Amino acid sequence: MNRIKTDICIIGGGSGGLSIAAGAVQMGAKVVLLEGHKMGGDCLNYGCVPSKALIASAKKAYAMSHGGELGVADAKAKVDYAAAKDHVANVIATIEPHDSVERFEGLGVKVIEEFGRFISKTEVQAGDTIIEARRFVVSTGSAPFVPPIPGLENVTYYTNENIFDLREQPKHLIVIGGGPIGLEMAQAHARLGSKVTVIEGMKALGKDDPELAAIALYNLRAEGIEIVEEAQAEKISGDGKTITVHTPKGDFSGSHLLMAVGRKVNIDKLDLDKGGIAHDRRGLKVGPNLRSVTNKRVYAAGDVAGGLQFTHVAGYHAGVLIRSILFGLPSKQRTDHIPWATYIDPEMAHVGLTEVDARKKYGGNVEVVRFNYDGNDRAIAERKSTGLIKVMVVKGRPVGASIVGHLAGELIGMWAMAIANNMKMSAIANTVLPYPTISEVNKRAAGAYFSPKLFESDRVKSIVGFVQRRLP
Ligand SMILES: Cc1cc2nc3c(=O)[nH]c(=O)nc-3n(C[C@H](O)[C@H](O)[C@H](O)COP(=O)(O)OP(=O)(O)OC[C@H]3O[C@@H](n4cnc5c(N)ncnc54)[C@H](O)[C@@H]3O)c2cc1C
Ligand SMILES: NC(=O)c1ccc[n+]([C@@H]2O[C@H](COP(=O)([O-])OP(=O)(O)OC[C@H]3O[C@@H](n4cnc5c(N)ncnc54)[C@H](O)[C@@H]3O)[C@@H](O)[C@H]2O)c1
Repeated sequence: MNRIKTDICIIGGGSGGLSIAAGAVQMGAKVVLLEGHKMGGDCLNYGCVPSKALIASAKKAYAMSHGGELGVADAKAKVDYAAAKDHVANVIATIEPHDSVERFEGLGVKVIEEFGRFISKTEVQAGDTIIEARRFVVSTGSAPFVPPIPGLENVTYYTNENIFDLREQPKHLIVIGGGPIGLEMAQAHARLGSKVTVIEGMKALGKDDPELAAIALYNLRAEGIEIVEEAQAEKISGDGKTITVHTPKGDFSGSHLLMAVGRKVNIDKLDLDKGGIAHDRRGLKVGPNLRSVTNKRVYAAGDVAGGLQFTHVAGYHAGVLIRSILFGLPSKQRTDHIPWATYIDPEMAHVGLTEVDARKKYGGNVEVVRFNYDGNDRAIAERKSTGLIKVMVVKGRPVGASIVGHLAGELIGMWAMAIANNMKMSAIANTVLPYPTISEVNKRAAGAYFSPKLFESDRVKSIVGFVQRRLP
């Protein structure tokens, strides 16, 4: 058995672990990184990257067959599903070197390609190496949760871990789960030519603002995607060719099945109890400083830290931990300024409080301002005028923003910046944006906050009247 002593041992080489490893080693810490499967984790191999690459193929196919309204004759896109998957693999391969063992070894990180497990409060074993570290970071991510639905074990089903390897185009894809994974994959497949049915036990896009979700779902349905809500999958049967999902709303049959009903954290291999590390089904039990509540040497980052599960959150955790582990400075995570986006078309994006939560928290002190995309000239020119932004404002400062519409994932950045830096609505309203851009939607929402105060105010009118009467 080999023994290594190090400053920091990071368990899991995905979005969170790699960001911490790269930062810590370049600032002078001795770092050991354990990765038992693929460097880059879920995001690179089975998540964000392949899903956005497949969505890009689907968008191209859709645009080709929907040029008519812009005076470009519709052409039926000839989709080669396997070639689209080649594109996905190529995109992963292009990004892969950035996350590779070679790059990290080059930076000075000791990478061990084994799963790690705690053998004591101060030691982790990975293969035939025992690592003793001053600090451990657990960043082991999450995996698809596959519920024990009777009959599921007798049919072939896909998850995000193998759908991107499928090369035969599904004739009819049944997706169980109407969250971001389910709907992004549903629309991508529908646009590439598969018939798609989404079966959702409660409300699709249930974590988003219901008014905005309704707009997104209307559009998905208008594209021909069947979305059945309040239809919990209770039983699954199959005859080798057809798979049938039985729900209280009826039976739905297709050729392929994708399970997208949520995530479970990767903690089974860690032997957390041997490390004296408290945990529950959401991950490690940590305080706002991301430190284990029971073993002070141990921190969590990313999906396994029990909060929002996004790559940019894992990256944000890395920054919080570097401040605390490397410099010994107090460092706490915030969650009120974390945005997210769902890359269906039109996109959905959100940051801060939803309208419902803002009203609950601030009651009558919250103002909700709205602006429709059909008032944005660029959106009209591009025929992308379906969309809505809502901004929740308290005492002149935004506390939340929700957007459905073209480029919502890009537009939310301005509100994320405003909330992160406690900026006022006037900062957005005072910003001059190039015309015509979709980002003017943000400025118009800020304008909607000030308009009634300027245009419907008797006081403003009387001041203007007074000044005008006296001007030469
Ligand atoms: C289909 C899909 C699409 C997504 N799209 C987006 C998106 O568009 N935007 C976004 O922000 N997020 C997206 N996400 C979420 C994002 O992928 C995750 O939030 C992110 O990868 C979490 O990073 P992490 O570091 O916590 O875990 P991961 O990136 O999953 O890394 C964990 C790593 O730990 C390794 N590991 C596990 N156990 C051990 C062990 N005991 N020892 C050693 N190594 C171990 C694993 O092999 C893995 O490589 C998507 C997820 C999915 C599934
Ligand atoms: N664009 C992005 O940033 C992005 C994209 C994909 C995934 N992600 C991350 O991955 C996480 C997981 O995504 P997800 O879509 O798997 O999970 P989710 O929890 O958001 O959605 C799963 C859905 O499945 C439904 N469901 C559960 N059991 C069911 C059953 N038996 N029958 C029918 N429906 C059932 C739930 O009601 C829920 O609406 C997201 O929360 C997000 O953190 C992010």
